Amino acid sequence: MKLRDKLIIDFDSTFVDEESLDILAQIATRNHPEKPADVEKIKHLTSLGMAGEISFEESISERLKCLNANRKDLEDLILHLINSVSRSIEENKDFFFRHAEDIYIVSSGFKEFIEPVCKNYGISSSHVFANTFVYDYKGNIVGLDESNPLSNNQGKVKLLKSLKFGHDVVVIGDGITDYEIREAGLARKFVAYTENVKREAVCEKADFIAESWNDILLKLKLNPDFYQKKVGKALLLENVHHSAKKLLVDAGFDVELLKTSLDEQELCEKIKDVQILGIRSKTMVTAKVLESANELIAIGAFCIGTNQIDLDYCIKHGIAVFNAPFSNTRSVVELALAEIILLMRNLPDSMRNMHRGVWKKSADRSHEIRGKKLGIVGYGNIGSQLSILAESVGMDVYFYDVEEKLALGNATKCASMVELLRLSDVVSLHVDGRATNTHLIGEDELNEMKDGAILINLSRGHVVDLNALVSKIDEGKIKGLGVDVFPEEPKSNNEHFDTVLKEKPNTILTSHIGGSTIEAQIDIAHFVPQKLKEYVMSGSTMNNVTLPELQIQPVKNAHRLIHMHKNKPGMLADVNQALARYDVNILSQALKTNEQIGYLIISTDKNFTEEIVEELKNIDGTIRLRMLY
Ligand SMILES: NC(=O)c1ccc[n+]([C@@H]2O[C@H](COP(=O)([O-])OP(=O)(O)OC[C@H]3O[C@@H](n4cnc5c(N)ncnc54)[C@H](O)[C@@H]3O)[C@@H](O)[C@H]2O)c1
Ligand SMILES: O=C(O)CC[C@@H](O)C(=O)O
Repeated sequence: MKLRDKLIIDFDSTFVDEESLDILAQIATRNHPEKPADVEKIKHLTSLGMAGEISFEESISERLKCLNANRKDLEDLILHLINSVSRSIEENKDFFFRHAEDIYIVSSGFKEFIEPVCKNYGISSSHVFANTFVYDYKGNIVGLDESNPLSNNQGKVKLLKSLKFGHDVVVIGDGITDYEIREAGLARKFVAYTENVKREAVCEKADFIAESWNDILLKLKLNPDFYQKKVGKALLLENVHHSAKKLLVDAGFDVELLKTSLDEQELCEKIKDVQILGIRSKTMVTAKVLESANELIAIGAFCIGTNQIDLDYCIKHGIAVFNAPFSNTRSVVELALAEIILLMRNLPDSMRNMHRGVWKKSADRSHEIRGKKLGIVGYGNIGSQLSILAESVGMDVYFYDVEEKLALGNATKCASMVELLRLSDVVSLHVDGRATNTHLIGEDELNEMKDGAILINLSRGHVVDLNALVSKIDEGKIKGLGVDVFPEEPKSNNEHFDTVLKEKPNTILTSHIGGSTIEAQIDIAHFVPQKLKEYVMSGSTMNNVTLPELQIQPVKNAHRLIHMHKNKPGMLADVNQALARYDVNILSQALKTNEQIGYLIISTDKNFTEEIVEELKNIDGTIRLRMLY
């Protein structure tokens, strides 16, 4: 689909997040230390030029003089730049591929490194306008091709005049030379792009400021009609970080954000026309809820655990479930480590005494953690990180996992959980919330623990039998306890909370806040919406927990459809025969299966008519069909 405008995009600090010549100077210095570039001077000249404080010609010729780079250094630069594409541009790669014919890179930088980077976004070399270097016989960069209009002051203006694009042009960049195109009347808008650098002098002249590519899509209404048609309602519960809402709104979703969780009945009502549901650990997404969800295509768990969702139902009905497997792990590990120290020193009781006016200076029941044995049950993302941190403060680490795991650092693998329970001074639970882990730690397991041991559970509430635990605390068997997760948790901060562990000695009780740090929540609020957006827009299932994982490159000038089916013989043949009957040519096709489902992404040269869609839907074994564009 064609865009109304031609998009003229600057390269340095816009398409990529840095200034290429600054990086080239650093690379050249590293590669030829005997002839260092004056990196600081180059950076200074770049800023002066970008802000319009010196002319472009002066800025570029002075920078090239200090560069001391060679043709060979460009290879390192290209590798660096490929990994430095602005985050929101990378996230919208699909957009670039689909609209490459209306996208031009116009830069005062150099074709030698811009073309290889932009090629990965579907932008061909005929759409890249930039300078070229001049080299001496040894390959040293000694100047630039001065016959290129972009090597002069007002170079971008001269180039645009020669291209004769007319007035339907939007210029996007971070520098004054980008604005010059608009000033010369060769563009209808200038957008100051501030994702990487904000120059006040440039922003003042802009028609609007875009903090990211999503802002551009939104403000220029560039979202092609598939954004408007296919993207519907998103319901976010449990007070997920507000930046998640912004990301989804920018992607075109109509977002409702609620502070609390909803119970089954409330959710059944609310979810009817929702396409994307976002939850944390409290909302139970049962089969009954899912049956009411007529439009639901994906669920985002803004946390690690997905045991609150009926995953079997989602698999059978082709609903993608995404979570954030890493974002809050460090936060949980830090809390676990803090609790180990506090509980070893008997600090919960000391602190309570002080608040009550009781001064008790004593070393009684107070120990260092150095040299103590920490037993970690569940050596996954959290358990294994705790292993490293605990060891670095002098603990002896032991672990047990049902899966084969590599022992990190000097940790020792235990052959059974009982072995671990018998030897540990502190036992920290980090297993996942699968149903079979219910009461993993009950009376028998507690009996196996050392007398006076400490138990920490930051995993899931049902993992420990709390009644058995209370008896063992009362008997004096367990001398310290840290619990963050409970079998029953309130669904909002307004509800009362009660537990049998209340007022027990040397006990830290927290309200399921192991992963609740600002850092973790911001990271989750970016990670999960991004996955949801990619799934909705491009069909990518990477990092989801229900469907086979598949991601394919966008294809230019194509139509794309996803066919989810039961994993049984002959499905692919049936789909292809159906398409052949309608004379549809397949441009690319990718299939990934898991035990139950086949996930097929098809790109074709023809639009999918209602008849084709109907025929594909009627193929026996089809679970769900989703047309992307
Ligand atoms: N308190 C919080 O706020 C908070 C925050 C994040 C995660 N969590 C919870 O922490 C737990 C661990 O998270 P993670 O990201 O490390 O998960 P993970 O999936 O990476 O690791 C879990 C590990 O436990 C192992 N395991 C499962 N059952 C076991 C058993 N019976 N015995 C021994 N090993 C077993 C698995 O093989 C896996 O290696 C999860 O339950 C998660 O929901 C809690
Ligand atoms: O933040 C939450 O609600 C859950 C945190 C944690 O239990 C998780 O699964 O990531």
